[in-house]
Amino acid sequence: MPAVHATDPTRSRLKVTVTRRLPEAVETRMSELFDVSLNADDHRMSREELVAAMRVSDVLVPTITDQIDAAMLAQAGDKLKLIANYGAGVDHVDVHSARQRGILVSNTPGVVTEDTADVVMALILGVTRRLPEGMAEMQAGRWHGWSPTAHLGGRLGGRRLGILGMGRIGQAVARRANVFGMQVHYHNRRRLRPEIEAELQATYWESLDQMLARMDIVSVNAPHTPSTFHLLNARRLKLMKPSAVIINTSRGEVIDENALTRMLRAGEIAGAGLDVFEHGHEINPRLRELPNVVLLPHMGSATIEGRVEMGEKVIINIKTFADGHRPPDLVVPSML
Ligand SMILES: O=CC(=O)O
Repeated sequence: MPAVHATDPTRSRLKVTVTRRLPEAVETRMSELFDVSLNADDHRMSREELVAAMRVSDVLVPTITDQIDAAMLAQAGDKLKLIANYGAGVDHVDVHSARQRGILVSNTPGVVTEDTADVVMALILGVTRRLPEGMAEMQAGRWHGWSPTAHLGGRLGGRRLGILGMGRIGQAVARRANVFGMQVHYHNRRRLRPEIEAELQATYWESLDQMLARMDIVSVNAPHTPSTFHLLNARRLKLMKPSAVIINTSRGEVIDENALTRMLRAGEIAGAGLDVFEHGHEINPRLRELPNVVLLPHMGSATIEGRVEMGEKVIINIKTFADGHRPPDLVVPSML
């Protein structure tokens, strides 16, 4: 080996593999700091590629499109020390198995909060004010002028919004809903502190079932964990008013998508605004045919600012770890 390598500062740099293209500024900074391997053509890495990457890396930076399960972690060897996820949700990573193998997992909370809450409001307005129908009419040149009885939706002011999952994003939704004059209700594993509840003008429901039965709009803002999988199953969806609308910007798995689709078709739920789906981008085709549904391609955190901030969080987690400290956004199994 040439002698120069002995003093090459890059030799001590962490080997970091990034599984998808990230904003350019993030990739550039990572290349300055780490011995980084980037995914130039942004292809979705296969299981085999991910395992091979884990075997040669100190740090893997995956995204929601990479499933990292126990069997893959078992083949990862012992070089991998940190999975620094680019994204807040880590339900695609087997955090328990990683923990057992001494591999840390971190995420990027906080920076997706406001952008995701904005998309909740966009979906609420999209469904209740029938915005996609109006757009489709304009694009098709079918609009023949204002009419007193056309395009009528429902007023948001005074409507009851039930927020399922009152973490950072749920609270950001509550703040927006207050500005729109909605009545804010919520269900959460833990009740908020009284002063926060008062600030958000939010009414707590210990019983999810009882809350569901009374809401005009329900927004899912709980993460996908074993205890929230199909939390909104057929039985609970049936509790909702037939005039109610359901919004999901969290994870598709929290709702039984087939049951929801059946009920939307049957008019047992009035509408839905969905940014996430139970099987990733494989959407129940029936959902696409429904006029009372607004579908988005998982755009909740899709702002330039947010995606750069997510990258900065990943870098801070890796750097802090490299300096011998606990990554600030460590995810531990007890949080899930
Ligand atoms: O869905 C996006 C995220 O988990 O950050």
